[in-house]
Amino acid sequence: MITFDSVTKRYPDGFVAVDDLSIEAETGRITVLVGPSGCGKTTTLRMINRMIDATEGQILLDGADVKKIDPPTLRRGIGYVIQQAGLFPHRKIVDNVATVPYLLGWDKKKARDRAMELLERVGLDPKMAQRYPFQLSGGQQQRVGVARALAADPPVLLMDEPFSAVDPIVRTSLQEELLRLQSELNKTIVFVTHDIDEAIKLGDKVAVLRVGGKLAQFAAPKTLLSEPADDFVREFLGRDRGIRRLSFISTEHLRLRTDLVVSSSAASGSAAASDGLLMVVSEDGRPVGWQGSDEPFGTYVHGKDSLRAALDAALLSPSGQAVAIDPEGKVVGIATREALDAALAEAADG
Ligand SMILES: Nc1ncnc2c1ncn2[C@@H]1O[C@H](COP(=O)(O)OP(=O)(O)OP(=O)(O)O)[C@@H](O)[C@H]1O
Repeated sequence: MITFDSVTKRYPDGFVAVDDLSIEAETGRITVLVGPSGCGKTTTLRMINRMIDATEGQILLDGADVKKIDPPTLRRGIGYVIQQAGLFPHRKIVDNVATVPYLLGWDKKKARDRAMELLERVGLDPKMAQRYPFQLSGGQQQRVGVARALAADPPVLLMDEPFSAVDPIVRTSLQEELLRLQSELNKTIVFVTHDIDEAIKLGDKVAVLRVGGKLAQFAAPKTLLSEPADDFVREFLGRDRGIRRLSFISTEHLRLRTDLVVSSSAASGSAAASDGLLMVVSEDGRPVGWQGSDEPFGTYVHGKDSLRAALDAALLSPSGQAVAIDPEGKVVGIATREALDAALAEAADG
């Protein structure tokens, strides 16, 4: 756990970049710092590994004051990933990743084996290992940056706008990769971004900072969206706050109709229901299409996907019905407009 206890950073010219900040970054979780340019995100992050020292207050790493730990020792347990990866241009990828193990005195083979294992972990082709950074795309370089930060298996990872220099598609895949990695590794991650969508997607908890380095709100994404603390947070979250909130509502309680599902062998004989289209399923239970219609249909995984996904599936079907499937892709029922309506009304209530 990383604890900020009334931390203030005043730069030598008197400028206060972080003002009386108290937050906790839980062990094994992703804590995101988000806010407009100049609000003190990078300063906050760098005070953790003492690239910048706090002026007032304390930062505790599992209860120990970081000011009492000498920086090289402190940084051994803290991986650091920055924008545009910051790789050494004249070192091969494998040696870039093995940087910290080399510094720690590991033998060359062990360090390189570790590097190869990590390259695979972050989704890079082992063939890339012998290349130089300029021979990789921005997204690939970013993956190498993550691999390098993980090389000595530090419990803490600091990430400063790591994905902001790549295009939106690569960015989405890097975000997903990070979530997948985190589900295996459970690092304590502090992640800086100015992008609220990225913060909502990645953060277990999100700290919204305003210019002047003041904390505006510190909450789980779901709470930020449903209960923004003030107008600044509301505005920062943007217009489609309501729609995005649906991402956090489960489809578990969505009422399904199984009488609207027919097997392909029985389909020709069954009459269309008066209040909804029938979904024809194959022998093994997979969706085939609406009976007597070649209109498209949308599916969502019942109980796993969010209400937002169910609504999206319904909007893809001209009938306004969403096809609920299980994780194996078998149809478990149909969420009708009425069922979705009821779920939306409930979401709006609370
Ligand atoms: N060495 C310094 N001396 C004086 N002021 C500084 C110094 N370094 C940063 N600042 C100021 O502190 C404020 C916070 O900077 P910081 O880099 O932490 O912001 P940020 O939220 O990470 O911004 P961005 O999103 O633009 O990277 C800024 O107004 C910046 O100009």
